[in-house]
Amino acid sequence: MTVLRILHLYPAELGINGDAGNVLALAERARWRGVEVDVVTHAPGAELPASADIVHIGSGPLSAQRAVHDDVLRIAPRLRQWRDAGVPFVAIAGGWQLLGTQLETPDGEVLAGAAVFPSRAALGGKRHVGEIVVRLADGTTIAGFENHSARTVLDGAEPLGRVVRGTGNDGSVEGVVVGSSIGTHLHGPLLPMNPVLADRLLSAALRGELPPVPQTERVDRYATNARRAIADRLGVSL
Ligand SMILES: NC(=O)CC[C@H](N)C(=O)O
Repeated sequence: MTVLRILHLYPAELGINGDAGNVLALAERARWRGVEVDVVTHAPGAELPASADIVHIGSGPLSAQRAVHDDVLRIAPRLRQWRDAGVPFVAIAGGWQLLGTQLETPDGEVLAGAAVFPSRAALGGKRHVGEIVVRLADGTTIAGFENHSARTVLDGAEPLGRVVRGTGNDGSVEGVVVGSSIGTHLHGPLLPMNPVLADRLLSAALRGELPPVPQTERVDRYATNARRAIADRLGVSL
């Protein structure tokens, strides 16, 4: 690959929680490693690019989810093809719900999802708003902010991690991992605050480890301090 193409789905509709910062983090961290980056946005009704190396979708309220829902179903076969070819996805909250298999609204209406992730979400009941700390299977601890009313069920997939503080999918686990792809409720935004995940996605897309460089070391110190501040407020250690 000569240019890393990051596809940002529906940035105008989905991104109320600062999730565009995820795309910035991916792009800058790749550029700092000498990789040329092309960020392509997709809006409802537009043609998708011929290829993508990473796909990002952000979060939003049900009204925004409804605004892009038809288009999500239209592009779903291409998204699944990319997933099957190993393209990493990073899908946040409402965007993740649209890329799951189904989304039930608080009125009981069931919206089909793009089925990129084997997950189902039901909205309604209590809204979960607050900081969250999650421990990944390898012991890495990530932190962020959740703002959703979903209960989320995984159909045979692994969660991203276990909830240390917060709610996540169901009070016990948070997110989903399928190959190199991640679905999660975490804002922060996720990737500037948890650069380990940004570099995992980039390594999968670029098919190689990415060593730290001075620029990543500098911003990673800020990220560590931000995660520590959350952990301190929640009374847990990182
Ligand atoms: N943060 C979000 O994207 C919210 C998604 C969805 N509207 C919910 O409440 O669960």
